[in-house]
Amino acid sequence: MSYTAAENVVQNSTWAATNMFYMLLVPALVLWYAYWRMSRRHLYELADKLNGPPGLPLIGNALEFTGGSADIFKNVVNKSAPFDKEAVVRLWIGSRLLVFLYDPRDVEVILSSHVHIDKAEEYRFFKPWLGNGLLISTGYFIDLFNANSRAVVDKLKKEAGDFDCHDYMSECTVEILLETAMGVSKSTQDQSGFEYAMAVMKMCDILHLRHTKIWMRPDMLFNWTKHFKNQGKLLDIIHGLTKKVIKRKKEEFKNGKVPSFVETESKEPETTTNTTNTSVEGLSFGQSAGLKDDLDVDDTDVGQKKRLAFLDLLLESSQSGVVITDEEIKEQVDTIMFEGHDTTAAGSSFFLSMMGVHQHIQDKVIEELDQIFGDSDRPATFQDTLEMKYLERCLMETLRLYPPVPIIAREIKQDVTLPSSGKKVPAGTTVVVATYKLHRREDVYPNANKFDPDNFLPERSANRHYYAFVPFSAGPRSCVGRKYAMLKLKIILSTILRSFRVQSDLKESDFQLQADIILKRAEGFKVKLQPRKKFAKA
Ligand code: HEM
Repeated sequence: MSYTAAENVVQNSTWAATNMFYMLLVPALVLWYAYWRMSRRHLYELADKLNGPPGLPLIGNALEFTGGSADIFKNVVNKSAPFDKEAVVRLWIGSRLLVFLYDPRDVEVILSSHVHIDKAEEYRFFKPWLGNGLLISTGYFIDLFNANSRAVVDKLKKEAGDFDCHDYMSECTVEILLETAMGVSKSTQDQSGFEYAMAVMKMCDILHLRHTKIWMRPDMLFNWTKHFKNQGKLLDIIHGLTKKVIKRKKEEFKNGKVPSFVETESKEPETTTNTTNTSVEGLSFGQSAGLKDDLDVDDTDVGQKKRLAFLDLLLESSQSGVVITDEEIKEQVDTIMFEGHDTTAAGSSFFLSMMGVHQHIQDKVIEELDQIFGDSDRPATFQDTLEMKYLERCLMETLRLYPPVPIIAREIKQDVTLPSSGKKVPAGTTVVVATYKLHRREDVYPNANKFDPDNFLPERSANRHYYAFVPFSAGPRSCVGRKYAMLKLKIILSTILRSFRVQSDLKESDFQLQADIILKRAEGFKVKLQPRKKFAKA
């Protein structure tokens, strides 16, 4: 056989093999697809019984998530409107089934459950950042809240016109966390707090992109984008700070400097029983509204006792035999630094925005603060915070209309029957508790889009379904920082309003909302500050 003939035989057999490969591949793929569809038959059957906007083959409703963050938010809220009566909306993102719930009865089934406690698959994008961190416990530190609130007031004095108050709130909450949760004293902090806060904000943009853009979801594709490189740089800043904090604390431990119990209140404890107008409910996260929650037990010392900073507690545990690795400590620290700062920064910025827009409501808050503090410039005590009843109602109303965490997602492993309709949500679904929509239900809050702090008068709260107001989630995986957050917010916001009056050129209807994990104003939290008379004299 000639050389060319031999080559031809080789070529022919390669061609035949390739052909055979494709002839087998196609039926194999068809079979695999049929099997995959069959194995998901139950999911499709139940999903078909739920209502939702129509989608396209293969990509489902993924096109609803195109455009910028503010467009996506508006689009999702508008597109869900036709289903508001049932308050159950089905969406497909590719092959992933998402079911949004916003009937309090259905929300209760999910959030109160000890079974559906797994966070949704979408949370995996947090993994390179937070690992598997989950907060265990934390203390309350009134003196540090006061000192940091005064520091932010000093910084705010230089703002003459319109400015974005969120930057200040972010920096302040990071610094408070460094001191209270990590036990890093002010004198040893440097500029990294602000840098950290900004990096977190940009990191949330990337996570939001991955949640909403279907092609960004697989790591294989994401790792080729510029966002992956950017994520690496941001994580260097974020982890740089947490690693530095842990290293410094460990050295202190080695040198015998800790455990450093943080002095939280120099005065003798004032228990709730020796006050005239507070009760045990006063210790709930919504004390003046009479809201009770599962953190209410055994906590009569809130804000009073000497506590170990969270990180000191972890390090001390690791030294006294509790098995916790360095990596786990880092993950816990990263988690609390994120969960503890961005949420309160958004909550306080929305509150200041509300004060700017609703001047007559701000008048009442200021009147209450003047009654509590008179002309005095003294720091706020825990007892003062219990008397800030109207301010607290405004804060709750802010968290109702603008919940910093606008959705909560759970991966459900078993079918769930919805009490509202008797319909079933199939196992394998990502159930999304749509807090933003739940909090704006007309049947629960009359005139639901109106900012009305009286929604949290005790008599109104008493008759409301407990799961109709869940800014901190509820049940076994709810926010462990809620009391810390409420106390911190009351002290920061009261300190600011004792010094300034807030104004706003924009109305609430002008706000462009976006939900990059945390709810924000896309145009920035623009407000103006006017020094109050008392402050101008000082
Ligand atoms: C206004 C302020 C805050 C709001 C609105 C808020 C809201 C929430 C919500 C809704 C969740 C549940 C999230 C989910 O299941 O996906 C949560 C969880 C959590 N929060 Fe907060 N939070 C706030 C402040 C804080 C603070 C100050 C800390 C810590 C100091 C904190 C620590 C945590 C932690 C560690 C979790 C995770 C719990 C778990 O995974 O089981 N939060 N928060």
